[in-house]
Amino acid sequence: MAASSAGSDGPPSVPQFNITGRLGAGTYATVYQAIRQGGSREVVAIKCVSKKSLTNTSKENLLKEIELLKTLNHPHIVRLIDFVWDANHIHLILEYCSGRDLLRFIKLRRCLSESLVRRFLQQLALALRYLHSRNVVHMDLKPQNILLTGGDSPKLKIADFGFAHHLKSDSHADQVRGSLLYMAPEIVVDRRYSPKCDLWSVGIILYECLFGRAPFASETHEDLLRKIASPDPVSVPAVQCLAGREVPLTAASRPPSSRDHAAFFGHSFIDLDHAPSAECLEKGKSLALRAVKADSGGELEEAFRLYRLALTYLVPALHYEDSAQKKEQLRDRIYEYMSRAEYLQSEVTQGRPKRPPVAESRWNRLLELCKPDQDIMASLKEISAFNHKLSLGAHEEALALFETCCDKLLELIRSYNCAVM
Ligand SMILES: Nc1ncnc2c1ncn2[C@@H]1O[C@H](COP(=O)(O)OP(=O)(O)OP(=O)(O)O)[C@@H](O)[C@H]1O
Repeated sequence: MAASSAGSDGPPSVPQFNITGRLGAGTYATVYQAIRQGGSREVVAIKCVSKKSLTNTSKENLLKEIELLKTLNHPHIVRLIDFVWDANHIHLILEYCSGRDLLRFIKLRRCLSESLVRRFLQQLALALRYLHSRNVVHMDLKPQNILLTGGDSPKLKIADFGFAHHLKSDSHADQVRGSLLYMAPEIVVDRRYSPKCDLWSVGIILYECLFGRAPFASETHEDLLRKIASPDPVSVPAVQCLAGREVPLTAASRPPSSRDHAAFFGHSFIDLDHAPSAECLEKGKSLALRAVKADSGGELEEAFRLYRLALTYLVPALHYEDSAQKKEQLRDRIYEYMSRAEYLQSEVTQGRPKRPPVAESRWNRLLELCKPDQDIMASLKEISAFNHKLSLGAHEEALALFETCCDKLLELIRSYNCAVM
């Protein structure tokens, strides 16, 4: 940390950074984009808080945000890189998230596909599990405080820990914090806080992702308060085939005692074990290594089982990789293991040796291998449609199609694993 200098108005002057634009302003801060001077050219967000605008309470909140962010290190939480100050301002130098916030993301799309919601929910759940294990409660989770990285496969990052603080597991704060639309009823009614508050907010955010509006969205403040305080359970539209429908009910259950972290983290829709993450990639790689070893040792049945299992981790791990080159390498590996598993399947299940067909290209070879399975063929055809849309420049549609196909293929791989195990 270091001292900086700034004028009273306009962009600040922060040592080692060039301000390149204004990202926006919140209740007590203005946020700028900046580039680190020198070789790295790292892009950051600088949150500038005027000391004058701080009451004692907000000063305390900001100090908590700084102290807390400094200790947190998680791929789905905005990283605090450093902080500097001058006579008039405190500047938080934060990891830059180029995809803006989740509220804007939802509004632009009206609502999100179930496969995307599942991926976002997995990321939120990973961050929440991390916070929960460190006894940290955010207390102001809302789509505006969830930022996104850029690119075709954006990742969520929880931001704005201005209201968060460490809670002893059974203690309750006595001050109303957070935003009403996403606030747990026990806070509004009894001003009671606990780690269960964040779970409620996640349930409401999930609802908004799936249906395009928060369940208690109201015309007037009174109406909103009435809905929050009502004893009725949150009603989730009974949309057919919506597997994620149950999760808002688990998370946003009215009595805090029935809101259970273990049930939430263990929910089959969230499927945290297969959430795109460093661990998921590592698990997939280590299973694939074991599969190759079993394969070369002639243990075909075991190799088949391990390839299948490895794929259930490697396919979602594709979403975790940021580097295009590593993604491509991983995709090649996945095709390779899929082909080998298909070949072994015929060996294991039919007991007759069969050489994999030779096709002109990798794609043709894959189609050839998948021919006997109508479901896989249907998904692969959709992937061809994805390529077509991509060539027409319909990127959003192409991405949605690709995600759906990956999810379907993953389901199929899982069902094969169940059938084999
Ligand atoms: N790390 C970041 N990367 C990119 N944009 C950011 C970052 N942090 C904040 N922003 C953007 O800057 C703007 C202001 O953020 P800030 O956190 O000060 O306020 P807020 O969360 O919108 O409002 P409030 O603090 O009143 O709840 C928002 O549009 C936000 O998306």
